[in-house]
Amino acid sequence: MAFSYKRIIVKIGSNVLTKENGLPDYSRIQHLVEQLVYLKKKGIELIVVSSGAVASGRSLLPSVKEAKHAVAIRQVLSSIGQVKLINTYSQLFNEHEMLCAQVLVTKEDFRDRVHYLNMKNCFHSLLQNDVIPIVNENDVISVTELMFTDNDELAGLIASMLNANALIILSNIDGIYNGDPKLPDTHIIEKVKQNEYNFSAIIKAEKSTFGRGGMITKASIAGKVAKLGIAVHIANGKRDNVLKDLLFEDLVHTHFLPEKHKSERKKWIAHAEGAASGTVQLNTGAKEVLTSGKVSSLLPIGITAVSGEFKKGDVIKILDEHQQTIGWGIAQYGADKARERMGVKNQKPLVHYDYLYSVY
Ligand SMILES: Nc1ncnc2c1ncn2[C@@H]1O[C@H](COP(=O)(O)OP(=O)(O)O)[C@@H](O)[C@H]1O
Ligand SMILES: N[C@@H](CCC(=O)OP(=O)(O)O)C(=O)O
Repeated sequence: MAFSYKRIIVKIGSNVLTKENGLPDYSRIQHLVEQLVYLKKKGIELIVVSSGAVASGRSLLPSVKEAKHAVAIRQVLSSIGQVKLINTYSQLFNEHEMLCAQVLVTKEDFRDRVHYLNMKNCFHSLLQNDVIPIVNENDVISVTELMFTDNDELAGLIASMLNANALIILSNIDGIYNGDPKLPDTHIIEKVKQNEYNFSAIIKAEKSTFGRGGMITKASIAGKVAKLGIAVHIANGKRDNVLKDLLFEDLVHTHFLPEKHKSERKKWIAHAEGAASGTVQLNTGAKEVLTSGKVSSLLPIGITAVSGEFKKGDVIKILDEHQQTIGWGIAQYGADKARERMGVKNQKPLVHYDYLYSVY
């Protein structure tokens, strides 16, 4: 099957770029760059999210002093490794007379609307200038709770931010299997519609040797991104010609079918959960309305509790009566007014539909 995408995000996992001994696999990187160049020449706009800094660092400093904290080791390896990684990309793209750029980001940059817009403008300018952005997490700054779950999460955020047509996640496996990939009777799930599978039951909670999040995060990010109207493909980056075959020929892999396209504002809100400064709890009736798929705003009449302090314009989390997340959205007024109006009829919506994201 051929896909005609205008703008794609290609996420390359650590395992794709490393050999079994953990050292960088230059011929693989070279082969991927050749395919990216081919796609670029076909007029596709590309943004690459590449892991591999820590693995590259290990090749430079194999006997890294085992400092007390694993965090410090990761900081040392990623900071020296990122230089090598981006130089490798830069040299390889140069051979084809193409420029790439390094963009290092943290989770905080997606929470803050100003940082978010700065980043977005920069990506647009790079694309306008035919430069290929190579994105990675800023591993020196991002430690413990400030970290992305993994670069799949980062790639999903970039895909939403840049209104990409598709996100291609390259791992060291052909796609998502319907059970343990090592068992002979399992096979790749080729097409996934929204909420069709319970992936946490299907996927073994195991990661490849050098990966961070594992396949469960990939499946959950893929579902979320597809819900926003962006196609997601999970394929094997270790296969020769994977990108060309996926886009222009037939390749067995997992394809999350995109839902109806969502507005840019909704896309930002969809990933803003971590920025929530307060929560509201709803009664069953309000939950039913908000999860029905119909266009409806969150009215104070259905609110049973308001916690935390938030102002107009802040992101708030919306829970049901069992504390399960319904979604999140931007408050049209602050927590004090929300408390006053809670349970009262004929009040202005606390969250307007255009600023509301439901996980259902
Ligand atoms: N049902 C499944 N289908 C596919 N892969 C699975 C499944 N269950 C567990 N996995 C594991 O998930 C790994 C890929 O995730 P991860 O380690 O995060 O890779 P990456 O470094 O590419 O991000 C695979 O190598 C595989 O061992
Ligand atoms: N920022 C890290 C990548 C961490 C990560 O998410 O790796 P992976 O699960 O292989 O995509 C690095 O460059 O080593």
